[in-house]
Amino acid sequence: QKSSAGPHAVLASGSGFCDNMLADLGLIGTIGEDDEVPVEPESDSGDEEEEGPIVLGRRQKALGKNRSADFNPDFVFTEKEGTYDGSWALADVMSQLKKKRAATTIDEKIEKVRKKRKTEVKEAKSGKLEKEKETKEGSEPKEQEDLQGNDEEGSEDEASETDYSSADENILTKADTLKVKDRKKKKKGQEAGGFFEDASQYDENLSFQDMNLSRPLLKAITAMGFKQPTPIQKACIPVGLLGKDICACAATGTGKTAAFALPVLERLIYKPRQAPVTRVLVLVPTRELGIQVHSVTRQLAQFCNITTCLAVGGLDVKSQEAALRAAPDILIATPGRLIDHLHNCPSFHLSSIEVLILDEADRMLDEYFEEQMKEIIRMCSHHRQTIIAASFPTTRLPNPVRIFVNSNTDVAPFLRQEFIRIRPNREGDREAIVAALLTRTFTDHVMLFTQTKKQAHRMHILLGLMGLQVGELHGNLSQTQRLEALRRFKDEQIDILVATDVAARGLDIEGVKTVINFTMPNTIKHYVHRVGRTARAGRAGRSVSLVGEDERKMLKEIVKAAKAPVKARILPQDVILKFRDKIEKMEKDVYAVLQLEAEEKEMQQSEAQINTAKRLLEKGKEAVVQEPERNWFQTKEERKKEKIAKALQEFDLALRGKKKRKKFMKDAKKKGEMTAEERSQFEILKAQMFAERLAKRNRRAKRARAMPEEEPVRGPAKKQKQGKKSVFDEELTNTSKKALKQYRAGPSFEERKQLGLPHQRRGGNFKSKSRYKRRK
Ligand SMILES: Nc1ncnc2c1ncn2[C@@H]1O[C@H](COP(=O)(O)OP(=O)(O)OP(=O)(O)O)[C@@H](O)[C@H]1O
Repeated sequence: QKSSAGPHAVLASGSGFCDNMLADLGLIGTIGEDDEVPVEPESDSGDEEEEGPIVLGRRQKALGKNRSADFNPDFVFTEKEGTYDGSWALADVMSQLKKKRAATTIDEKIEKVRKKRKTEVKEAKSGKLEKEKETKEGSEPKEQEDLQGNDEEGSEDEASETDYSSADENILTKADTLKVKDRKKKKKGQEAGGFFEDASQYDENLSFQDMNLSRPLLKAITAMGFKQPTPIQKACIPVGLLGKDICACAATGTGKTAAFALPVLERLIYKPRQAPVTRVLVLVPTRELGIQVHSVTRQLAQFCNITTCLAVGGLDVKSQEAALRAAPDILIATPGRLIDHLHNCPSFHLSSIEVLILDEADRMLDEYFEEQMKEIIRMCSHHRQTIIAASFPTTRLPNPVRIFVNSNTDVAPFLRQEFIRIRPNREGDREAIVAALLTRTFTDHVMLFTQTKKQAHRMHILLGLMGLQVGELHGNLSQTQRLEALRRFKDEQIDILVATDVAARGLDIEGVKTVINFTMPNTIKHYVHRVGRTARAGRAGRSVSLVGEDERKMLKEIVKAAKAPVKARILPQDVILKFRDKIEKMEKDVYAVLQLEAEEKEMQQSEAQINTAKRLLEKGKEAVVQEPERNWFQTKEERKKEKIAKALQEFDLALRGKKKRKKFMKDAKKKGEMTAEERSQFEILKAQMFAERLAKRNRRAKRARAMPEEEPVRGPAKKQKQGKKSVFDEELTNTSKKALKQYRAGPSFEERKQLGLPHQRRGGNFKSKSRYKRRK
């Protein structure tokens, strides 16, 4: 794929100066380890979710002073001095969470195991010393010296065994090697573009002031530190103001949120509401993204009289209902929770929605949300503006104004992409490599992506035992735990956030310097989203992805699409071995932490059972308050069916996949515990299965639409629809043995006669009873 990078392969973002240094070392186009990677913001995992509301006061306090520079690098999108502070108004959101908490956190458990281990080693050491003392008493002075020497060595070993964070100098300082994957030299005159590169469809000189935005919005823009609109904003805001349907597509971190929010806010200011109704609906795929979009909208609306509400899963339903009854102007929601409210909150409906916005639209319109989106779109007013924002083009609107600022697979402009090759027989090295990267090179502001929740959890424990400050974010956690992990990462209380793809989309966490991929994600799209958590808002960032033999195809495509040189990082073999060894020694402690977790869970469960039983005994059945059952647009049966159908599809694919997969799954299950190799292979397998499912789905006709597929049928038409299937349908859908036989045989004698065909059939199967007759 040498030709792959094409003429763009030169938009290197400031790596040139390192090249000289590395050339001195005899390496090709390498970059130095100490390369500064500027800071940026963020927040989302192989899972998805939804959420609950917060109606916010009008007129939020202004942000701090204006910040300078064209594209203010210091901009943080949470207020520092306003009525709500940082973390996407996390405080507000977290107040809606149930107070239930795990008795101890995973970090406390990790610490407990670490301490226990330290004490054990200390005790063993003192026991050993005493023994040696006894031996020394009877020995010669020279021997004593020797023993002392040995003893020192011994304690060093023990120390490193106990304190996994310690590593000898050599291991910490020995540099990795970096090679440019794409050997194409940077062409003269083709400098790295700015944050605004590649945007061709807009007026370059357009400023926020030129856009006819109202004063309160301009004031908020200034307060937020935005000096100049980004390309997608320049292109999108004027069209949005015209009320047209838009399909906006731009690279990650380029300001899509404000691009769709500003024209909408302007519309609400310009055309005040006549009645208390909700006029704008923003749909997002994950809870955390909802919180973020809500926070940005609040900031943009801080000087005007517009109310917003957040209705995402995981947060308190009751307070959301109360907020919805107040008919906020803008509702930001995840599909599941929205449908829940639509079916269970009588006064709430979508018939007054004037603007429907789908953020991360490619995700919102994919199979996962298919049924839910259909249901929502069905309930929305037909006369509305629809805006879809995505990092990838999606064409599900009849006649949208298409605004594609970046092409399909564009990563953020200032992203440096690196890859680490995993040789076929070295799959088991992945954990060691990641541990080495995180201990030696990328020590803070790092997001580590894994394919499965299980692996994310394991990495948290492993890295935590090594003494690193780690958090995890995925769908197996409670909402409190998820938001807490995000808050800690944002507040720099933890250096590394291990996450699944739930954190891959849209989240804007300030300062993420590095994204590490434990394995390559499902598809290039997922890759672009994951690495898009860094290098945001015009800042630089780095991604390091581990690529095994089975993942090289995707790597080739990435290199082909890359506009800046892609580098191959090589870790010294002894470093990898050292970390592998370390991890092997830690296995029993990982197990101990998992045991503690399991025990605690069991305890909690039995406690809950005992409490229920107690209440029942004391006060009778009424004491156990049953939550009223909530309605859903599908019956329980339908929901179950849908889930089973999807699971079967997955199962089918897994089976159809190579035999070795089947065997692999079986073996892994049998053994209970997987080896490092198997764990890595399992991660890859998961991604492959997803990609296969996706390919299969893509072959099918697209069904989810941003517009209703058909107008609801009323009156007699409805009756007709419910009636018998047409003969034509029946023929196409009847797959019984008998029917197939008939189709193969072709038209009957009678049918031929009717159709005016020659009477003789080829192959001549003359059966007396025609299909036509039988049907009658
Ligand atoms: N005009 C601007 N000037 C300066 N900073 C901006 C501007 N517009 C947006 N930003 C900042 O850029 C960052 C990225 O914005 P945003 O989250 O909207 O990107 P996005 O395109 O939606 O990314 P993703 O595709 O990952 O969801 C945010 O921190 C935002 O505050």
